[in-house]
Amino acid sequence: MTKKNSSGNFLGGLSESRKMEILGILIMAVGGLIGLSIISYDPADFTLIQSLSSDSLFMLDQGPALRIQNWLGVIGAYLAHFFVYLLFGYMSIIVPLIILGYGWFIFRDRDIAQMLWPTAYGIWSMVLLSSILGWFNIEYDWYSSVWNGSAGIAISRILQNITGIGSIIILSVLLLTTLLALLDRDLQQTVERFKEWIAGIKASFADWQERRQAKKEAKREKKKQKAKEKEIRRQRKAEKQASQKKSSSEPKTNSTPKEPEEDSKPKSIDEIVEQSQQQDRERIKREQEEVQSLDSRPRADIEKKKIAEDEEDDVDISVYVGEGDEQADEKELDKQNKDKAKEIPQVKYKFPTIDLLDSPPNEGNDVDLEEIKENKRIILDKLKRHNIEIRSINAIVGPTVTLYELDPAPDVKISKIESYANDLKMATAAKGLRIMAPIPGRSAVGIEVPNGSRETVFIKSVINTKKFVESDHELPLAFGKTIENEVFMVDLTKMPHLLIAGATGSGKTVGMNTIITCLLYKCHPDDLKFVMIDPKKIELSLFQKIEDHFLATLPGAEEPIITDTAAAQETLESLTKEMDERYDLLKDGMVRDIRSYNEKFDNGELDEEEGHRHLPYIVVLIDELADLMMTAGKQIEEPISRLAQLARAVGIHLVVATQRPSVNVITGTIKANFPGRIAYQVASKVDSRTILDTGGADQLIGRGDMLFTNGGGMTRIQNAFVSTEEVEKITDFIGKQRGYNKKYELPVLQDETSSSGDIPDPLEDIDELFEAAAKVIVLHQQGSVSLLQRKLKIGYNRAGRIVDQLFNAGIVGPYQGSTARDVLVEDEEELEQLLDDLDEFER
Ligand SMILES: Nc1ncnc2c1ncn2[C@@H]1O[C@H](COP(=O)(O)OP(=O)(O)OP(=O)(O)O)[C@@H](O)[C@H]1O
Repeated sequence: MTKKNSSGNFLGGLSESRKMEILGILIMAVGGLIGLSIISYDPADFTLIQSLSSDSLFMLDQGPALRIQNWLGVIGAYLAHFFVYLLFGYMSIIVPLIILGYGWFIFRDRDIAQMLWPTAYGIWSMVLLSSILGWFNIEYDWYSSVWNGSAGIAISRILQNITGIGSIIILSVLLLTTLLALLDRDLQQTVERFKEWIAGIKASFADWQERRQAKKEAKREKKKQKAKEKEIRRQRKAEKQASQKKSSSEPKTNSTPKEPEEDSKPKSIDEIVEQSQQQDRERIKREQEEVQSLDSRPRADIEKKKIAEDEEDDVDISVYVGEGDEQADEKELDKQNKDKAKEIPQVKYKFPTIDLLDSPPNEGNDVDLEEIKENKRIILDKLKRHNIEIRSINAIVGPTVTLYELDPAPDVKISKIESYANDLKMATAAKGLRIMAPIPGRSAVGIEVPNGSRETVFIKSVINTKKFVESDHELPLAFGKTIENEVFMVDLTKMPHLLIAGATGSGKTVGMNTIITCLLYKCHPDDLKFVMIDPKKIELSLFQKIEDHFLATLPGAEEPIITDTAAAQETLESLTKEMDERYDLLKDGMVRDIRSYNEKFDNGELDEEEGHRHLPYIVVLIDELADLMMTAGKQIEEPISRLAQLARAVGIHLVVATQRPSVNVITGTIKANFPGRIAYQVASKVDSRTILDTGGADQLIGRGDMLFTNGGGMTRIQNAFVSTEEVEKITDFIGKQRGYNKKYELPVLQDETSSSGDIPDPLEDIDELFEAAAKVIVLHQQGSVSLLQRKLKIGYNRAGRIVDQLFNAGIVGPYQGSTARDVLVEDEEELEQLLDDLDEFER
């Protein structure tokens, strides 16, 4: 009784799947043994076992049983006789193969119904082949009858009796149709597998090439960077030594009480940069963790609707619609902004009010359950064809796309699903289908399918949320809404720069306007200035009206929005100077970043007389980097890279957009310094890789459909839509107010190129291109640095130095901001004369 119980417990203790695994192994063992007996069939064995007495089975080392050739002894000889001699000869090997197949399916807990077709096909082929071999055996006796077996011979003989010579024709036709049936069934799969294989090779080759190129580029850049840093360090050291010498020779007048504190404070720009880079590294790590936790967070906070079970199949689907963020009170932001404006009495300013923005016509998005069901059917259908079993599906309906999260059966190789992307795309007829296999940090596969009708995300529905209104970000950017209807927000100060790419018409300009609008609704003009560079001349022109409040320009600049490459270059150079000046101020103020600096200044701890001032953030917007890079290349790239590397701590942030994301526009150096990237729809996978380091942007569907990454994961967002009329209303509202008496001016570059103390003596160290430069300038009657750069193919600094020398030689007039210097020499003759005088003077 006890025994019975324990055995019952033993089996009962096993899980259902373990029992199936054991059964599968047993069945495979049976199949394997039959297979071995067939393979080792020997015709003599059967005569031998007939003559065996039962005693001979127990003889130890002699007797007839030992002469049996079959590997499985007496039993094997019987089995082989049955299958090979009596049934279908060696063709009977198909039987153990089928048994092995069943064993495997049971062992892997797969649907046994899938074995029915191979079983029928295998048995039919076995009968057919042995009959054909039997036919030839009867007619020509070419080989032993073990190839076809008695059953094969019997069938072909019966056929011969009935149809005579027609029997072989019938058998041949049957063989042909059987082969065709096999080919036809597998043809699609074979072609597809082949295509995938080729595509896979191509993709990995392209990847490899790109990685190699990127590595090379990074190496080159690193080398250059190192050399540059070395040079800067060398110069600084020299300067420091010089100043130490100077100060040691001067008697110390007074020592500030704060001196002992200085040890713990950053002393040099290098240190501040190092600290800022360290902060960046920590931030990226933190963000990666955040992204991961975002991906795996429970969906409890999302309103859930579940469709009734589908009758067509038993795969469950649950549909989720994100509730979205809580809307703020209509007047909450306005009230908050009013209070903020009061805190800054220097200028009377009214923030744009929320009623300037259009209200969304209808709240929430309608879920088309029929469309979701249909997509589910298509996806399952396709995957089934590739033998991919799915256990359940979650559908998350976003404003533009619906994300189908598939939970595949345990034995499915997830990465395989990605290779069926094209197939799925064709089946759903959907442009913009994106597959994530797996969804980062999860074992599920994500398929994003665009919605039949997409919802416009109005800027008001993003700005007028508690999330935006109550955010304490310094430069809050609410790009739009995620698939889960959440407002997606980042702080530009933390990014710290943004690179945007997208084909024409993909929504870049609207995206830029969204960024500016967000900032205008949250930032006071005292705290924020824009530098707008727009070589296309139209995209940012709407913002001209906010010139007096928000735009920073070079002194005397003709246009508040820069459209000319030379002016853009000069402005960027000037921004690097502003950056250096700000670093000096931070150093003096003994703080590490602009936020603490402004706090200290606003508390009256920093003296205005010593040059301290409230530092607004500067957001530099460049709409169409390609146009600048094409005309000025390195001269544009260098200041951009320098700003991107260093400007974060001093509150200068870049937002750079291009519609041509090629490697000669978004160069390695630029890319390396812009961790924050936005990709709208681009034309090709290569473009997508250039901007995001991976494909995906080529699968977007335009009109503000975008991918955002900041070094961590990747988020698909529907960009909030802000219309031109709305932008006009906002800029009118601001532009009509009285602005600042004096606009925010960027520093002039005079110091670097032509400060009175530093101007090289014209008679000393004269540049060898001095004469050529003088001729160019007199010929063109234009005293501009960029003219010399272009004509003499020299860098900005050298051209600037030469202009200083020309100034000292009386050939050009003094510096006049962004306009070219006057040329004081009328023609070449006069110039010759002047140069001769100079020569004589030198001698
Ligand atoms: N977020 C959005 N929501 C809805 N529609 C949008 C959105 N963004 C852009 N669109 C639509 O797409 C059109 C093109 O957008 P936009 O002008 O921003 O493209 P672009 O990438 O700047 O193109 P280009 O480089 O040619 O200027 C817009 O006129 C608008 O109709």
